[in-house]
Amino acid sequence: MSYNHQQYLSCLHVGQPVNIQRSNGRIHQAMIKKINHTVQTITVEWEEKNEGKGKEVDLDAIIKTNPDLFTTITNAGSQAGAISHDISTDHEDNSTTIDHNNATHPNRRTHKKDEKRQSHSLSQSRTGRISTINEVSPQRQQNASTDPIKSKVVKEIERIAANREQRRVKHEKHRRKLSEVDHSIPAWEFQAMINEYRQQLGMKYITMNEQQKDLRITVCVRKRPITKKELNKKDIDVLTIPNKDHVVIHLPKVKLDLAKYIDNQTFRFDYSMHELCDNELVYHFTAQPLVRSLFQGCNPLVFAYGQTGSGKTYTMGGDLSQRDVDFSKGIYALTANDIFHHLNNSQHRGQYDVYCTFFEIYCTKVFDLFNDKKRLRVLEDHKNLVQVVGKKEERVETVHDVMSLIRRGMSVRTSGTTSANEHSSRSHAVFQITLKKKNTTKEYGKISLIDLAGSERGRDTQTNDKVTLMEGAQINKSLLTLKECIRALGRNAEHIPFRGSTLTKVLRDSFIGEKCKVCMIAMVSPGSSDVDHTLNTLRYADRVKELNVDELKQRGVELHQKHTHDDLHTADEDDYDDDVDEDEFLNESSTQVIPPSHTHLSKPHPQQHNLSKSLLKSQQSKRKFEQAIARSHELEDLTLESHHGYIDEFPQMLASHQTIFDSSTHMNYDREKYAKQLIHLIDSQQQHLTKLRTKALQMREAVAHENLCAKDLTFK
Ligand SMILES: Nc1ncnc2c1ncn2[C@@H]1O[C@H](COP(=O)(O)OP(=O)(O)OP(=O)(O)O)[C@@H](O)[C@H]1O
Repeated sequence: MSYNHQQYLSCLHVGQPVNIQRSNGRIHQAMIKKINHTVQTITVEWEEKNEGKGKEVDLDAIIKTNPDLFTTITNAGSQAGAISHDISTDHEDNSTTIDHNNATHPNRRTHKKDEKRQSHSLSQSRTGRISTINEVSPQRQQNASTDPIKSKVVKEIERIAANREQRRVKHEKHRRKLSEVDHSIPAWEFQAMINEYRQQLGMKYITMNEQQKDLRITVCVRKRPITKKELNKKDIDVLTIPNKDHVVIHLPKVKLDLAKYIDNQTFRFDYSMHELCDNELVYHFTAQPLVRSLFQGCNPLVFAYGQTGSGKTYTMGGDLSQRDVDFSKGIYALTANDIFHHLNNSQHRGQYDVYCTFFEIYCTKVFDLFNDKKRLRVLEDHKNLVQVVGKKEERVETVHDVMSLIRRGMSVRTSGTTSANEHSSRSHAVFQITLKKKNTTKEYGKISLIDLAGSERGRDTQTNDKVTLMEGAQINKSLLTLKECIRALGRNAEHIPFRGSTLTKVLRDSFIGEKCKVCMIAMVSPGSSDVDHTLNTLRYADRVKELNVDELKQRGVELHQKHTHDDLHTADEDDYDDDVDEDEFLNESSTQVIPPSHTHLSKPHPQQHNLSKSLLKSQQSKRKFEQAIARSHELEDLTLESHHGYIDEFPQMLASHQTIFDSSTHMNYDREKYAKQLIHLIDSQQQHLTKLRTKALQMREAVAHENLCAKDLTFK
């Protein structure tokens, strides 16, 4: 049996104001948007803080908060028995008792049911779990979600509520996981110390509600989740992102008396993203503010920096780990999406054409990813404008076009290699989206999105492979020059050292001009086996941006806090070395972190000893080798450029020869003039060839010297 809902529903109509009760008990007015007869719910909408809100409310609750609307039915009293029965059988909780004394009043019948629901809501809200719209029974919610004519607002609110709940569950699970200690892992004591440290912190993660900052140089750090592989290796998570702009790295250390401790080093950046942040959130605070400057005719630059496997490609390109690779959530696609969104605004509509280019820089060479890795030349013209000559520009009209291009470029990038990371970690990938005023060839603005080579490659001086050493030296050089260019930009320096590497040469336009904006996303891996690289990344990120006085003051406070915070910290107070010179990448790790796997040793770690003589000698020969390859690459570039110039001019020269020769075919041709012209042409050709020859000779010598230096390397 059921009481006659329809009778009650017939007392209501769309547009009618009704009272509704919120989960916090507040009663306010709302407007009926829809009456759902099948599920006996009412969809209501109201305005709150200038925002349209809505929810679906059970008929019972409406009856309860609006008794005056139903007086005609309740006065009749004829349905009372039926209603009472309905409540007793419908109720999920068998222990609920029905107050038969109140059976004649439907509002009283529903009262207990509602009261129970409310108390449930309140108990949930105490743990921060409930959203105000979850006040309709799950069954009814399900029916409502299949209702085709349901209000968009309600659907949207339901979607947001579902996402919020999902996030809550995820965070809760994550928080619990963080506090667990697995005693089977060798570093469990460190893990316990880190957990204890975390528990003392009031975590307050970044959300979309945070204000976007309008900065010239933005530095954001993103922590990726610890992987199964790292967990299998018994790695522990040594990174904590306590809030929107701090990062704490926990360095596991052992004192001379073998007591274990963690050295917590705190860094502050413009943004810090914890491991559960998705690419959209990262995009929102990094590239998105820069897209606006593109429409002001600027050349913004966004780059992902970090060691191999820290998540650079995941952030820039999207999740490539699935079979159906999803490029739509990478910064490349999200940026394109926003650009097309801006182009649809009345302000910009029909004004620009959009083009994409995609190339990679390996050592000093540039290869076109839209043209089967054809080698490209980087030239600087008489106006000091740097051009990547011959790069293929693809015109795009939709985000879908952009994603197809990303797919194409990415597959060319990794073709012929055994794994995606094997190749991507050694080259910088540069994806550019250019705006040109409609039907012109002149660039209006260009955003460069860069997935850099693995930063640890620049530090790999232990290898005994000549090619790896050469790659490392070039990566090292380009990353250091990049940092210096950004710092110079931050200082408004007159001289920007962009000629120091091919990477910075091709990005020259992004460092010139007052409106230039740069954003660095520093990726960090949380595993303890990567702690050295992670610390280096944090230090690099820290130095990219020169701090102004206010920030320095703030930093002073930060550092002070850090040292008072960690009183265990006695051995290495000074190892936060602020004055690292250009050699920082070439040296062995400057940290004195002892990996957990070494913590059982009673001897100090070898890194704590001074470099032995032989090690110093080996460092010197490595330095010589690196200088030699830099020189040989420079000469190679000059020779190739000159050779290319000669080939370019060849048809013209051939035509001149033909013209001179043709003049001799006339019966009375001027023999003296002929000879003079021919000699002049040969002279100019010879001059060109002599220059080219000199360059080729220098290049040959430089390559020979490089090989000699390679032989001198004394490997461990
Ligand atoms: N935020 C993240 N959430 C989930 N998985 C991630 C995240 N970041 C990275 N990963 C996963 O970690 C692995 C390594 O990431 P990725 O390939 O992006 O690293 P990388 O820094 O680009 O390395 P390389 O320098 O070799 O190109 C991938 O399997 C990727 O799916």
